[in-house]
Amino acid sequence: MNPDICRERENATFNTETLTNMLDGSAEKTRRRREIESLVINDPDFQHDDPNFMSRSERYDAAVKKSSQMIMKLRDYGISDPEEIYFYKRTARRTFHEAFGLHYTMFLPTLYSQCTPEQQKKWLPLAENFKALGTYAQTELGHGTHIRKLETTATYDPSTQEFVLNCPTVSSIKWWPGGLGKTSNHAIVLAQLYTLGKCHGLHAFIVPIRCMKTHQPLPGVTVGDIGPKFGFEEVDNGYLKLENVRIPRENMLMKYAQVEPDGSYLKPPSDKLTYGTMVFIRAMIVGESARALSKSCTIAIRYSAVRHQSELRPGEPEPQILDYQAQQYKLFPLLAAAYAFTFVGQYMSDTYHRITGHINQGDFSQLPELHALAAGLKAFTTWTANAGIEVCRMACGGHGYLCCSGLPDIYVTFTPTCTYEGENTVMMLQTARFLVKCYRQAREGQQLSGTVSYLNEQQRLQPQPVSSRPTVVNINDLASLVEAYKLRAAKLVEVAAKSLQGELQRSISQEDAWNNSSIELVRASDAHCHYVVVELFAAKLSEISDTAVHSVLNTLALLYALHGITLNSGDFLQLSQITQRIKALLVEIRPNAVALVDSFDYNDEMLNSVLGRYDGNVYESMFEWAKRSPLNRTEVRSFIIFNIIQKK
Ligand SMILES: CCCCCCCCCCCCCCCCCCCCC/C=C/C(=O)SCCNC(=O)CCNC(=O)[C@H](O)C(C)(C)COP(=O)(O)OP(=O)(O)OC[C@H]1O[C@@H](n2cnc3c(N)ncnc32)[C@H](O)[C@@H]1OP(=O)(O)O
Ligand SMILES: Cc1cc2nc3c(=O)[nH]c(=O)nc-3n(C[C@H](O)[C@H](O)[C@H](O)COP(=O)(O)OP(=O)(O)OC[C@H]3O[C@@H](n4cnc5c(N)ncnc54)[C@H](O)[C@@H]3O)c2cc1C
Repeated sequence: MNPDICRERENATFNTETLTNMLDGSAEKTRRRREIESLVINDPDFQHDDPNFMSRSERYDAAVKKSSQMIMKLRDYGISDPEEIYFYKRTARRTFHEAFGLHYTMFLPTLYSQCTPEQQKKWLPLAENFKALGTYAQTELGHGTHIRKLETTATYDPSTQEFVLNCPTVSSIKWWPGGLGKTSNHAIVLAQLYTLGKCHGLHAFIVPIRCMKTHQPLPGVTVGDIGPKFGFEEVDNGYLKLENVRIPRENMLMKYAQVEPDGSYLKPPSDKLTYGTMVFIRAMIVGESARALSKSCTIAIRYSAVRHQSELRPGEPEPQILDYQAQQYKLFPLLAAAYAFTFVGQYMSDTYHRITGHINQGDFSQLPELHALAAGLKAFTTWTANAGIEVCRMACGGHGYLCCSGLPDIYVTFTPTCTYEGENTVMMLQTARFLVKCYRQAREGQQLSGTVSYLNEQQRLQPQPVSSRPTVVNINDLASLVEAYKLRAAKLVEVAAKSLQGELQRSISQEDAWNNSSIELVRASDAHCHYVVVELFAAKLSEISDTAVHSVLNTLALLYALHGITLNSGDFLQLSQITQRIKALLVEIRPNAVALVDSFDYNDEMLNSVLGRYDGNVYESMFEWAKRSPLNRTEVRSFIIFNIIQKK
């Protein structure tokens, strides 16, 4: 064990196990999570070749093999709880991405949430037993965001009681779905429903695409892989063209909207229920932001504790790079964000399950808030985490650029979360739509509840507009900081609403007014989400009884809140005081930095990083890893070089 990292752990002011238990929910939950993780880590079937030294095809083949083994093993171990399946897969995913990822994350959840009981009876056994292997095919070459303009059609034929599916143009070819190219034999296809000559908009259909016996594409189906990408090399994101593909009427997902045998159409209670799976994944991605950022911080902070470089004082030994204030300023606010997002991720998951419980009982009143919250927090947390992973990589200097640091893979795997499941700017604009609506309701005297209840206060404080009120903050008091964020959110929502109003007064259309105000609208959503994160971090502190853990998390919460103020300084006051306070907080966090990342409890196998190793023995491991590069298999790799040298 590296002596620097041992000393860091000895100097910590709190018990890492207590904090890990709190993050997991209880000591028992930590025990069970670790037990599941060890099933993968100690399994010889999961000791595979490093994918960095494999070709794309080899990686795909290995991923399919591992994914199939996982299914068998989960069955053998009797693991069926979705959270436990997730722990198992998360551990197995450490060095390869799953071939059946979309089956778990979108195909199955869509069947669970949008099938009638009769449909569930037919499809769930097939899907849960992996006979029907599925994906979620919504995006087309021409449209990803504006899904109302998707062109794939499903036209009902009452004479045979079938839907006929077509992708009539090049731009209507389905493009991107994970696992579509080579792996899936079914797809949930989002298509414009036509019945009795009328279009009823987007609906979801279960479409068999490959024969369940031979795995050959079915008649009318053209399907394949879209080629290499920025990351996710193992995954066969695919294309799909459907030409007169007929499916039975019962293959339309009919929990909400229905087509009767004679072709008559029964409307759903809300036409946005078709979009439910996207809301689910957006809600789950918030927790994924926390995990990607906490992993990156673990690597960068542990490495910064063992890396020595330059001089602080002439003649003295080189310090650990973690002792540089600039290094702390890069990493500790990200560490604080990783904790904040962990709590926000838990909140988002709980909120999703609570509100979908109400939706299942027929109460749709909270759907707009759920959509706005999931869209906004997905965008807010993925943007921060995405930028933060790159900061962590650069904080490791040159070694951070090596694949064996683990950071490049975390980055290329995480960065598409800013695009998929709703491009982030578009998601922020959806949240803004909700905020502006709430602002207007509050102005009309309606009492708002939930995360937007702060907009009620603007009504109470009228006639003085929020934007002219001064922000006075006690920078040592979290409650005061929450108030400052609340006021900033109220101010920026008001600015956005007024911009819209101003544009409309110039008698331009609603749509143009919206486009001309989009900078203010995105800023309003960003401020709202930032407020929600600070508020939830503060609320979490009140649940913590262990004094030492409370104290260290309070320091992190203060740093998160104050650093956010400096990043958005135009919206707040008292800047120089805040900077001084931030410097003091960095010093306070320094002795606990390694213990704080240890508490995330990533073991070496999951972290898969030579720089973030628990024992700190980074250089020996880097050398061992380099020796395994295929380019090192022979001393002279290219005789072209040899010939050039000879000629000279
Ligand atoms: C064996 C047992 C197994 C157990 C299994 C367990 C499984 C556990 C799984 C755990 C998973 C956790 C891990 C997570 C990891 C994540 C990895 C996932 C990999 C994903 C790969 C990627 C997939 C994709 O990308 S799929 C495609 C996604 N596409 C999009 O997101 C498109 C984005 N566009 C849109 O959403 C819309 O078009 C939008 C919102 C931009 C505009 O829609 P519109 O119809 O044009 O609407 P508009 O006129 O603007 O607004 C109308 C109105 O409706 C409101 N609205 C819009 N959307 C919604 C919604 N979704 N819900 C509710 N309301 C909505 C909108 O706000 C407007 O409201 P008003 O203002 O009131 O009019
Ligand atoms: C790795 C990966 C996996 C994916 N997996 C799947 C999958 O399994 N299934 C599936 O169906 N899809 C999948 N997708 C597709 C993904 O959902 C879309 O790429 C995503 O929804 C964004 O749509 P787009 O590509 O059309 O971007 P565009 O909408 O074309 O975005 C381009 C730019 O235009 C801007 N823009 C667009 N509309 C507006 C607006 N209204 N206001 C302001 N700015 C706007 C955006 O902000 C962005 O800057 C995947 C994508 C990736 C990268």
